[in-house]
Amino acid sequence: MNPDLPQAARDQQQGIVAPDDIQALCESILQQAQQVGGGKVADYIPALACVEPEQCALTLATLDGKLYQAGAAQQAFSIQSVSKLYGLMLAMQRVGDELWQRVQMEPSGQPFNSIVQLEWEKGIPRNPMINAGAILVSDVLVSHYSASKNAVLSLVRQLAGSDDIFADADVHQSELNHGSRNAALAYLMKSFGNLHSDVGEVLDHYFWQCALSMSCEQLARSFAFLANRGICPFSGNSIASHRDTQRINALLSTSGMYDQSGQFAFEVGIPAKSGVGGGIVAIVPDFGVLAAWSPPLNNYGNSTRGMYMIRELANRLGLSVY
Ligand SMILES: NC(=O)CC[C@H](N)C(=O)O
Repeated sequence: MNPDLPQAARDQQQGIVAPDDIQALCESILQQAQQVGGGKVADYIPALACVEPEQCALTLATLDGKLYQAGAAQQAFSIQSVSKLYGLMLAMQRVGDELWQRVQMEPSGQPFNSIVQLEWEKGIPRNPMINAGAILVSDVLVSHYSASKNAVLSLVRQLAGSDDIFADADVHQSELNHGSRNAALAYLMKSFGNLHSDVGEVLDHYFWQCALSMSCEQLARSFAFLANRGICPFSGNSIASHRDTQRINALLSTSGMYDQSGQFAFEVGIPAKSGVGGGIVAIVPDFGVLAAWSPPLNNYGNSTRGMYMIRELANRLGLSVY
């Protein structure tokens, strides 16, 4: 028995937690989450405002190929900032350590779309998990790929093992029409010389990747390599180096839940990324991936019920990495 494995993985191997128990746990947590009130669906992107707020889903994909699901786990939704992870992976592969001269790896302690810090810090975003950082990463992709959207889409489809993944054209257009704050972030970075490509093209890429629609099941499968030292456990393909997966998980731990990352680390203790579509993915190294979805958001832009579900499942299974 490997003492480094998370408690849940050890329990699973020893037969202490039966698969049926985990399935029942997921279902009961989803039911409890449905009683949790509060939160508001993101409406600053008009196309997201009309999403049915009561939809709810929870998935746990373990590295041994088991899938535990509850609620609308196969229903696609707007992944929004969860897409920042795919963009980051591609950019890290493409430009290597050079990337960290243009974006930092520090928590921002500010809202995900904050602009003030970016001016103080001369157009260098605090991390790639906030909007400014992801727009910078989009600039890297647009500058280095002749078809940057195709590069992201084929990566996402390969990782999720599904060709049935698209960007939602209405959400994409809606953000293009109402993206003044993101445009301000991009122009500010351009004014400091930290954005190289055409701002319009960069924003178009950024909004497009935010508009990708995926289900909890697809999200959980697609990030399994992050829990498996860079190797996709389903195909055996090497997706990223072990060092890069450690770095991405570190960024998720410190910045993935924006200015609520500290609280999330304190209460849950696993690397995670959220998006304003109401999705959250959480990585448990050497065990698996949790994905939750519920549209209403708290004041930080994190899904209220999604956080509840991930916290409960992680605590009940003893998944904290600390
Ligand atoms: N936190 C998020 O999911 C933000 C993404 C959203 N597309 C935006 O730029 O505002």
